[in-house]
Amino acid sequence: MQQERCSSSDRPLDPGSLLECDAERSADRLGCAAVDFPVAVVLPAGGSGERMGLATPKQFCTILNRPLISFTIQAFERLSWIGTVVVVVAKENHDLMLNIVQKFNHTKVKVVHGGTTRHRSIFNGLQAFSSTTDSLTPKPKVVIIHDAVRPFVEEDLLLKITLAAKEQGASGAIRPLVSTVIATTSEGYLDHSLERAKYRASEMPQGFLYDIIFQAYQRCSEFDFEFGSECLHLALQYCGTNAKLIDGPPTLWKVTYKRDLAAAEAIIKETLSMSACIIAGAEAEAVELAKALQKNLKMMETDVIPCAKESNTEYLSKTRNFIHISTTASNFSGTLDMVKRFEDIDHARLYPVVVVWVQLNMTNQSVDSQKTEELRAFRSLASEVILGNVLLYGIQIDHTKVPEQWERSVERLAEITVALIRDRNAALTGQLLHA
Ligand SMILES: Nc1ccn([C@@H]2O[C@H](COP(=O)(O)OP(=O)(O)OP(=O)(O)O)[C@@H](O)[C@H]2O)c(=O)n1
Ligand SMILES: O=P(O)(O)OC[C@@H](O)[C@@H](O)[C@@H](O)CO
Repeated sequence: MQQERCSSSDRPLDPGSLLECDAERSADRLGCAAVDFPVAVVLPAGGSGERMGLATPKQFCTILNRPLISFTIQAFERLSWIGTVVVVVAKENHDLMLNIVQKFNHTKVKVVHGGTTRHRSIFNGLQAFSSTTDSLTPKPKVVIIHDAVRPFVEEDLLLKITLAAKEQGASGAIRPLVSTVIATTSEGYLDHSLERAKYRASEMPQGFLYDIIFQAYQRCSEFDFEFGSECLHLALQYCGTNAKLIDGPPTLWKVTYKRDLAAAEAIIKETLSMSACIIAGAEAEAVELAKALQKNLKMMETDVIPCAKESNTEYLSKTRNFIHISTTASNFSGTLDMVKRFEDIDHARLYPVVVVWVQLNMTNQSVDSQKTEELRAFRSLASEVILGNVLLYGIQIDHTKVPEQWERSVERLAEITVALIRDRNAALTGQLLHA
């Protein structure tokens, strides 16, 4: 029974941002042509995440063993028309942030210290840019300000925000209100409600001509610094610059509560599970099973490639899910070779790679009695490669010439495979499940 997939609008429109690897960086087709001026980013990440209710500030909470902030940074770093990404963190998180930069190879990041409020942190971030030409962090023409806890931001929206900021001086993403806004009396009663259709939620990213937003922060009051939450307001109030508002997709939401983190994890897993590559061994039965499995994996975009093409890296940038089919005649050496390749090209640095070894049992006996040593070796390999962020699972399927039995076994194989790919649960690695 196929689980209902979340609607496409609930998921980043461009899964490529989650699938590309450095070697196969997808061409940021839009931005390169349209942006002929320096663009930089400030990511305020200096908060404590009180509403999340966890000891770890939410920007450092992990999804698939990776801090939330790293996903947001990557959404900007992957675009060649974007320059420095200034990340503003609390002083006590400086080293933690540097470790994240190093572990996930974030190449455009400059880390600066935040302040006691979001506005103070943003201003500290803006001050990291220097007007001197020889500075390592040159002043940009346009600066994008984006909460570090909003991991899903698409290239086309960033481009619209950037070009609008260049033309208008300021721009900001908006979303329809979900709840009606009301004003209350001091006694806690309804004073009046706002006509919801006339209002929008102010989201991020926001874009500004650097000089305008820097000047606005230089002019704003202590009250603004202490209690303000809207950069667009500062540009209007202190520089007379009226922001161009741009409708954004539903994925713009800010991770604030635990439910938001769970939703972000679900969307990332859903996006990573959209495709798979099936590698069939040389044997005819393995090729037959690969094609039958592909028919059952209807909810995924799948490629079936022969063993010989394993060295071909073209499929590595398309997916992070690999199903390697071998018969009992051959062991899992082919799977081992593939896993070693992932390590060589650092394919699993940003997202865990799933490898499902499908063992097609052509004998009439249970594999367990025959191949205990091989199963022990498989478990040992799984515990080794998980250190490189590769999740190795095993599924055994017994071959049969009885069509109904074979069809049911292949359906079960597909169901188990989808569950393993979608959940990416480390606890099941090294196990040989049975379809
Ligand atoms: N002094 C602060 C406060 C907030 N932020 C950042 O501003 C963004 C949006 O703020 P918010 O969601 O309010 O984060 P927190 O202040 O951490 O959350 P809470 O209000 O629940 O404590 C976050 O990336 C947060 O890290 C910041 O850089 N400096
Ligand atoms: O108020 P918080 O600090 O929770 O979050 C900041 C948000 O207000 C801000 O990101 C948008 O409203 C756009 O300004």
